[in-house]
Amino acid sequence: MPNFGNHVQFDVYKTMAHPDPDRLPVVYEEWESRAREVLQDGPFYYVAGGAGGERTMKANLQAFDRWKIVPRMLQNVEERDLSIEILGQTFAYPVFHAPIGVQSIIHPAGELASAQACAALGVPYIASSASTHSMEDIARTMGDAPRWFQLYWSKNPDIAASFLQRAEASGYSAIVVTLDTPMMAWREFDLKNVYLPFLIGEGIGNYVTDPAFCANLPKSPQEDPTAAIAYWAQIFGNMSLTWQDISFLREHTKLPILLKGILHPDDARRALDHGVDGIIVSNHGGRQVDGAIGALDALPVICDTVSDRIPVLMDSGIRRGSDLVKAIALGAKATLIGRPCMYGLAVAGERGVKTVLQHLIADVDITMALSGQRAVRDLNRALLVESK
Ligand SMILES: Cc1cc2nc3c(=O)[nH]c(=O)nc-3n(C[C@H](O)[C@H](O)[C@H](O)COP(=O)(O)O)c2cc1C
Ligand SMILES: O=C(O)C(=O)c1ccccc1
Repeated sequence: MPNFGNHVQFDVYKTMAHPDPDRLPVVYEEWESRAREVLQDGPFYYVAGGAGGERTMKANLQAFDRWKIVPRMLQNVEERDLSIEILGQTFAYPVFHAPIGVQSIIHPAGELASAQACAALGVPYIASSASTHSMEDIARTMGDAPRWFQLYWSKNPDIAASFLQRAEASGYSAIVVTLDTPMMAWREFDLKNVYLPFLIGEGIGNYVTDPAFCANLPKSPQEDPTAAIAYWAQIFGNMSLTWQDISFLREHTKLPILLKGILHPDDARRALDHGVDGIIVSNHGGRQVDGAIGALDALPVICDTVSDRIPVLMDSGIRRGSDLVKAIALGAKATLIGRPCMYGLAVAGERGVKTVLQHLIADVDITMALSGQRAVRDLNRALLVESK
């Protein structure tokens, strides 16, 4: 869609004639403060908070601030192309909805609302293993819109294998394996609020519908939800995994496999050695290791190491169009958006997520145009300087 940005700007200014009483925020910080107003402490801090003293959350934002765009002039940017190709799949924009679990704590329609917003825009939705709605229900609501599945690799291999098989059967076209969360981090707000959604049975929709999970319960999850939750807590993560285990994934799915949570170039090299199809540079939005390197800081050296043999995606800290342009210019093929979508969901459900994503894409398009860049796939480091 050419000139997506101008189009969205025009739509906004059109409302000058007929002010819209339900108008949604444009300013990122306002989405967050509106979400704060509608959510209770527990859910709000679960989403907005990070690990420990939130120093990695801050590092994510600071890393973006250190890189500056150096716009180029007279480049004929009348037509722009934001499309990308990853693993033989073409997408209209370099934007994915990050895998986010337990969305029922944010909005009753949860993942179904987010997935529908993505389907309407052609933004691929990455469904979390820890969704409240099952992956099949999410798939059904999306029709044939693009979607990937994120695997939390359960300690029970039958459950992991079953998730992979179900994802393939319900039309997900790649598997994102999240490696940085074999257990929940030290999250001070959640401990202070004594709030963990799973312990009240939220976010286990894929498990209670899984035959391999249910086979280990004395009664059905409906009859004995407490036993289901207790078993979930036992098998959710697997602290004993090693690189040798990657072959298990290959044996159980034909879909492309991407590893999420890579921050070290040696781990990127190992991912290549083990034949995975892509990696996602991420520190989980600063929610796992407090003091970990900012995700954008980790990106350039990892892209140098991988040198285009497999696609590198990134997330953690993208808030505005220029952040996304910087990540792509530093070598990411595409980016994942986390909290901004969740604030949209809190404020206005499906419409909120759709508006957040539309605004972000419009901002990317306009930032590209004004920087003299025609195509996302041609962005490179020459567009940026690093300021110390
Ligand atoms: C509330 C919440 C739940 C999340 N759940 C998952 C999850 O289930 N699986 C996963 O791989 N990542 C999960 N993440 C991490 C996101 O996929 C993503 O890495 C992170 O949000 C990106 O950073 P950002 O929020 O700064 O955009 C979650 C993040 C949040 C905020
Ligand atoms: O909260 C998270 O960051 C997260 O990744 C997660 C982990 C387990 C279940 C749901 C979400």
